[in-house]
Amino acid sequence: MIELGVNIDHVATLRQARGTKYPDPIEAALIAESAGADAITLHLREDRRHIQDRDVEILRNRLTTRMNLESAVTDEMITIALRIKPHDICLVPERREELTTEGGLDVVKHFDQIKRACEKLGEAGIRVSLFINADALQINAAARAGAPVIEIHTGSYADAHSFDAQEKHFLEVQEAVGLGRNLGLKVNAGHGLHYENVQAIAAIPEISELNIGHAIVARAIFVGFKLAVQEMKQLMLESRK
Ligand SMILES: CC(=O)[C@@H](O)[C@H](O)COP(=O)(O)O
Ligand SMILES: NCC(=O)COP(=O)(O)O
Repeated sequence: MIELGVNIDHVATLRQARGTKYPDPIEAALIAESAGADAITLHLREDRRHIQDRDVEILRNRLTTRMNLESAVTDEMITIALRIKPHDICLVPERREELTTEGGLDVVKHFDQIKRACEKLGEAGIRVSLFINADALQINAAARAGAPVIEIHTGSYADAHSFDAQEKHFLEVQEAVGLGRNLGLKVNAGHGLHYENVQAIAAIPEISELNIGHAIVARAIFVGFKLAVQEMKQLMLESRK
């Protein structure tokens, strides 16, 4: 069965916009779990623009599903992850000035650094995922680096402005998923997925998990967080029937 990791970053984005205590990403995570989320994803960015260290600390003890911590491949973040010990860590690229995570990790270029991080985190019992583009070179490098999981960046598919472009990016994702599975990896996907574009991706049978945040938080404004999560999960499950 396909799983849903609910990303709560943008609940924290709203809180940080005013420096208030609300809305609380912890509360959002607990509601998401009660609505059927299979994991909670959160990205502790180096610039702390949304999720804060305290959120990660508190959530680690309160989640009843899995914590999927997204982090850059830096000494600071690896140290935090080794202390927090999330179930899963998803290593992502980060640029301070970016609006959002604009591409996948370049595992080929930073191979030694990423392999070392995979070893360290793996030895601590944390399952490592690499957030990469739908690119055969990157997928092969991820497997060689020793990551048991990859997450295919679906941003190009989600942002496509024409049907043809979307179809092209869909086929790239589909091929990437097949390659990852043939290499024995668990394959997840995410970024930019929303209620209108999720089903084609969710229907790819070898995908284990989708991580979705921005669209769910946006939908929650109109229908509430619980229903927003339930609707997304329902669409995903329907696509596998
Ligand atoms: C890696 C990833 O895709 C998520 O972290 C998501 O992008 C969260 O939103 P921001 O990129 O705005 O931090
Ligand atoms: N790794 C992708 C993720 O966690 C959610 O991305 P988005 O749905 O907020 O674009």
